[in-house]
Amino acid sequence: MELTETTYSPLRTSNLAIGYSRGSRLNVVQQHLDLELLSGEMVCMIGPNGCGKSTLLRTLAGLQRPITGSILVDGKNMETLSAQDRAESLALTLTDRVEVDKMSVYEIVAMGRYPYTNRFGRLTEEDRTIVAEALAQVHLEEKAQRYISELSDGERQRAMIAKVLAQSTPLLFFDEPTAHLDLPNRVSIMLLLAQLAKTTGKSILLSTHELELAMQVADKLWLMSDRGVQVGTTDQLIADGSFENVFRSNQFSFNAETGRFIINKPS
Ligand SMILES: Nc1ncnc2c1ncn2[C@@H]1O[C@H](COP(=O)(O)OP(=O)(O)OP(=O)(O)O)[C@@H](O)[C@H]1O
Repeated sequence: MELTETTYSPLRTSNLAIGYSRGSRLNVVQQHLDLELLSGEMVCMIGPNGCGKSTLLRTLAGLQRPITGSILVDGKNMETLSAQDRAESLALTLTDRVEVDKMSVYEIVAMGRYPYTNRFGRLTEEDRTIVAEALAQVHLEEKAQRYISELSDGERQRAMIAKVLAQSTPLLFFDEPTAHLDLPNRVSIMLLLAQLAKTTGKSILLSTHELELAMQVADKLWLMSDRGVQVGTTDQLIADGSFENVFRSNQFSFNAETGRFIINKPS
C-alpha cells in the first residue's frame, strides 16, 4: 500500500506502558510505545512467547487499562469513550473458540450488529444489508443458513471475520486468527485479511506466530521483544538486523539474504 502523509490514522498511542498490577506489584510488559495504525493497512504483531502481543491487543481494545500513557481512537482518548463509542470504533476477535455451535452463520454475523440494534436485537433493512455484505466479503453467502458446527475450521474463522466486519468499525483486532488452521487455511485467512484492509480501508491489527506468512503479507510489522517494539516493513526490519536480533536461537537462525528461517539440524 502506498502510504501518504494524508493517510488517516484511526489509532495512536502515546508513551504507552502496558502490563499488570496486583496490589503494589507492577509487571510492566512493554513501555514507551508510540504506535499508530493507518487506514487500509494490515499490521502483524510478531515476537517470542510472552513478549506482550495479547496484552497489547487487549489494551488497545480497551479490555485492560494502560499502566501509563494514552491511546487515541479517532483522536479521542480511549478512557473517555463510552462502551457504545468503543463498540462502534473497534472490534476484537480472540483466539479461543466460542461455543456457538447451535447458531447459524447468519445469526453469528448478525451479532456484529448488536451495538446498533435496539434492545430486542431486531435487525433493520440496513442491518440486513450490512450482514449480507459481510458474508459476501468472506465468501460465505452460500453457507449463511448452516450451523456453525457444520463448517470447516477455515469457514468458521471466516464467519468470525464476517461478524466483526458487520460491526462496521474502522479498527479490527485479531488475536492469532490462524491458530487452529492448517497451512492452506492459514494462508487463505491472512490473504483475506490483507485484502479486506485494502478494499474496506479498515485498519487490521493481528497477533501471530506465523512469522514467514506475516513477513510476506503484512503491510507493516510490529516486531516485539524484551527490547521493545520495532515498527517497519519486512524489508526494513530485515535490513536493520531486527529479525536476527529478536529470533536468535541455537536451534534456528534467520538468513537475512533469503529472508528465511533455517533450522540447525543436529550433525
Ligand atoms: N493476567 C495476567 N496477570 C499477570 N501477568 C500476565 C497476565 N497475562 C499475561 N501476563 C504476563 O504478561 C507477559 C506478556 O504476556 P502475553 O500473553 O501478552 O504475551 P504474548 O506475546 O501474547 O505471548 P504468546 O506468544 O505466548 O501468546 C507475560 O510475561 C505473561 O506472563
